[in-house]
Amino acid sequence: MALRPNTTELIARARADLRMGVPVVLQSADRLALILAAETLSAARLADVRALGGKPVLAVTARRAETLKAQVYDGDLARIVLPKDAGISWIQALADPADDLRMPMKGPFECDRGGDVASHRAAINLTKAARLLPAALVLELSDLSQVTDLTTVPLAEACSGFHDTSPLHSVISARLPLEVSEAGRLHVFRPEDGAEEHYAVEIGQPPRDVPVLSRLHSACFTGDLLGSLKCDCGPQLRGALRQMGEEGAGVLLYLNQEGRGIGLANKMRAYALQDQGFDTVEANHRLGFEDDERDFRIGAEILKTLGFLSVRLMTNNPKKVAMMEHTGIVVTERVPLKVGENIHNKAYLATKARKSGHLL
Ligand SMILES: Nc1nc2c(ncn2[C@@H]2O[C@H](COP(=O)(O)OP(=O)(O)OP(=O)(O)O)[C@@H](O)[C@H]2O)c(=O)[nH]1
Ligand SMILES: [Zn+2]
Repeated sequence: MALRPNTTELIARARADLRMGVPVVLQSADRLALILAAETLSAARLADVRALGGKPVLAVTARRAETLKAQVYDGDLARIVLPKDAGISWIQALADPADDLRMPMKGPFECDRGGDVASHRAAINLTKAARLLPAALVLELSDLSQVTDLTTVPLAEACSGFHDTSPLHSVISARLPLEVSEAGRLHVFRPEDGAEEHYAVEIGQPPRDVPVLSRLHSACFTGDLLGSLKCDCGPQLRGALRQMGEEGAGVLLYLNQEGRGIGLANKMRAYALQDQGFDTVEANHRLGFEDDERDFRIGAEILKTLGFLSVRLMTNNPKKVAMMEHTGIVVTERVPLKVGENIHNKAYLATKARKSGHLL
């Protein structure tokens, strides 16, 4: 039918619905599943789900299951069966580690085993893409007439790692004189899937046929804007731009992947856990995330769109270098960017070096 949304657009709708607490349907040839994000679940919607009958389960990542001591039978996720009397506070306490230390023993849990987990995996992927806690209520449906007017997404597409690989389109670029260089220019890129835009700051007019001084910077509202001392992002951002200004040429990609791709709300949840004594990696795991949920391919794609094929990359993160080379951008040099260490972020930087392979 003309004007009908395609799968990418349906997935964008699904993300928005989940953020609002609206259920979404995942559909394949032989299955139907209703999903809701645990974080935005309301008591009224939970009652509606219960009224449909069947056996709702809470899908959580294996990382979260490890903290909950829930049995993981499905590799990267666990399916916790909802007890008959479980309300939203029970569900949210499973999804959110804020009170784990106060109430350590939430189980024992009955976990599903065997059968198909594609809808559960897709549900978790969608909650991550919506920058919510990675936990979802999943109910198998017998037919679509049980629910009406819900966004319905083909399961196969919702399953694949879709959220950070959508094609990016250049929207506009304009001159932007900066403190570090009057010859600044800002380019805006927009992904087809309605997710967040990313930016490139070009300093001077770097020739396209020699390696360009370049930085892939992930958004950090707290560090970049507020001057937070918990990380080194602000000094790295300004240090990279300064060096580009001094050399007269460079390109800084500002990627909207706040909190290593988990979003600001989840990063603040991680900070609250860090105040309970967990380090940056443990905090991500307790929330149910991997240490780093970013997809750096976006950066490589923007560089290629701008015509760059080789870079002198300003980073201490060897994974950024490896990813660049993997996507065909030559890294002729890694330029260390060691600025902004202080008493508040010393342990954070040491953890990144010890656990995430950052170079000191
Ligand atoms: N989840 C989480 N994210 C954090 C924390 N501290 C900082 N961040 C985020 O981490 C990202 C830092 O990214 P970058 O500085 O680009 O990357 P990096 O991996 O440290 O590598 P280089 O700086 O290039 O050496 C930003 O998105 C921050 O918001 C934290 O404790 N937890
Ligand atoms: Zn930061």
